Amino acid sequence: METFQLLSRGGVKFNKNRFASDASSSNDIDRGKSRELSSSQLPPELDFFRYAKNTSLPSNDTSKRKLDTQTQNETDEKSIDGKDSETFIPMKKRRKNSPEISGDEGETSSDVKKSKKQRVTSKGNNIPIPLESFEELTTRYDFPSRMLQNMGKNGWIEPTGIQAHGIPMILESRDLAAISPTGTGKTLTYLLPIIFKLHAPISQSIDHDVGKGVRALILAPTRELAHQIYNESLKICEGRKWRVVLYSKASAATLADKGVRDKTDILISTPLRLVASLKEKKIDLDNVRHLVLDEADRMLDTEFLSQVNEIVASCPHGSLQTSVFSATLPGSAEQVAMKMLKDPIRVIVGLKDTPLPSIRQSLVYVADETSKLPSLISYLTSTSVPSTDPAAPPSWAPPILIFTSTQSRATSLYTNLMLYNLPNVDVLHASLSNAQRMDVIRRMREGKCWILVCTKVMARGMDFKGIRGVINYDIPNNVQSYVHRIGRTGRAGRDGFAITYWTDEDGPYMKTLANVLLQSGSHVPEWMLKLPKPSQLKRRQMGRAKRGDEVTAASRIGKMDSVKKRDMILASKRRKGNVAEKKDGSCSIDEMEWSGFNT
Ligand SMILES: Nc1ncnc2c1ncn2[C@@H]1O[C@H](COP(=O)(O)OP(=O)(O)OP(=O)(O)O)[C@@H](O)[C@H]1O
Repeated sequence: METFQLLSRGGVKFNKNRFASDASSSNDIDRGKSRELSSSQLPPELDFFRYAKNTSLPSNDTSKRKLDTQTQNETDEKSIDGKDSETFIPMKKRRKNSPEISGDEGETSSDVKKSKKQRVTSKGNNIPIPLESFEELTTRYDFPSRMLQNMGKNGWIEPTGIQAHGIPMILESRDLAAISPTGTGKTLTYLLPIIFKLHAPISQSIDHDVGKGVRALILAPTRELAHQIYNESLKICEGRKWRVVLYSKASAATLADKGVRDKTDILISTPLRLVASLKEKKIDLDNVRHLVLDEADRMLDTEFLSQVNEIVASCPHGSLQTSVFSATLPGSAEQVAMKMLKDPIRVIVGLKDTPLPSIRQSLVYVADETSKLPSLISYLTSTSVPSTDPAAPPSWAPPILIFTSTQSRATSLYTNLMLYNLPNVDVLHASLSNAQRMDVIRRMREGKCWILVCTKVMARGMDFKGIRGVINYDIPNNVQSYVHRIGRTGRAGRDGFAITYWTDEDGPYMKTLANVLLQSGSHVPEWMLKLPKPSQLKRRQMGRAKRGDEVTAASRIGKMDSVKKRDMILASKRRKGNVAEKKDGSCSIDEMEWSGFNT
């Protein structure tokens, strides 16, 4: 009822006062001032950031959540207490004699001291001893103090689970398949040891066998993610003249010059652009000694596999060390990955293909397509106290991401949210120009975007620390996609929420999602768990229900009023020459100046 009232008014009012504090606290998060909470509030085995003492911990009521007691028992049985750091045993000796790792072969569930708390399963031969602290990088591996300083400057004080285990593996030149939940620091897990192993920028190396040309290659599925990895690498490299190149049209042209190419240390690219250059012989990868596939399951799916194979085949160096990283790695992708790796170690942090328990997940039934938009608008504009039902969504706070299944639906939803006067809304999908995409990312990082409507281009890897929540306007195509989408929130030890709208047509897949919620400690209504399990064939159709190209405008009268109002505002803005035309014909306005927001 409330929804219809809202919509028939021709737009909703946004409670600026209500969100003023949220906006400022969201900015605070970005500035690292987020609330400090005691780690005791989080069940220890779910505390992926237990090491990162200086980051805030989830404030969610995770303690109430279901714990995977079976997992806990398994961990307790398999984990072996580590040694005190005082009784340091040199690395090689430790590996042979250390009581910490049971056996050199087969599956060992090994953990560092104190980390009985966290399930980490490593499988492979001669598994290196995990780190207990980043200081061990100096004592065990002779890391330069500059690198440790750079880490400290960025607040990376203690290793996360995947870092404690994965960094020594790469440092000890092992091929690696690493699976660790979203937002647990996988990027640093490969960047840090690779940069260390490169020893010095190629332009300054005298004594080392450095060869000529790119020595480390990192592949990521999207430009945005490649850019983000590039930025992370600059943080580690600060203070030395490393040449790290983000492969783009412009840098590809520059690197076509062999003189420039020979002085490049690290290349970060999407597969498509690199393959194009390989074909034109504008780049060679003969000197690559470290290859990383980030978001490995995506990189090894049908869309990218042939390109990735071509790239791997173009890296012939005898001591090539390869690692694959992802938060999810289904069996089929894992098989492909394992074939690429030599004597690999497979390390899994937490439960495979499971979201972080610090993300409070809700599945919201909305009957049909036409009810989705009113439900969303009602949710985003509601000022009422949230339901006490633990399975119900909490009230929201910006910034949030809203995922749709297609670009046209993203654009249409964005337009609708604008029409309903929601402030600081933006849209991002793959058809926008590079500059437009970068502009949205910048606005997001600066806290100027409160609601970002997006497609899967934003689902993987993107790290905006302060994202409070994710809304799946359209359900994703599979569990992995669900895990990655909602993993944009609850990062680096923070909490978050995730809401998934589902219609009658989505019904057959809800049992699958309900199980994911249950596994990761979110509340699921009893009846949902009793739903029939979809067949494998059915599961492949998940998220593919026929939907309109546009999200349905729920109230024609309301919409007409809003359109009129929007046009008046835009006309006024245009007169002031203050409007930037966007590719899709809509306009990007500084919404804080938008009179609709101030009503
Ligand atoms: N040891 C650490 N202590 C504190 N923060 C850290 C640490 N390591 C990484 N981070 C921060 O955690 C955030 C998430 O890291 P990152 O993007 O590498 O996660 P991820 O595991 O790759 O996630 P995804 O699976 O979504 O790609 C980043 O902002 C990063 O700076």
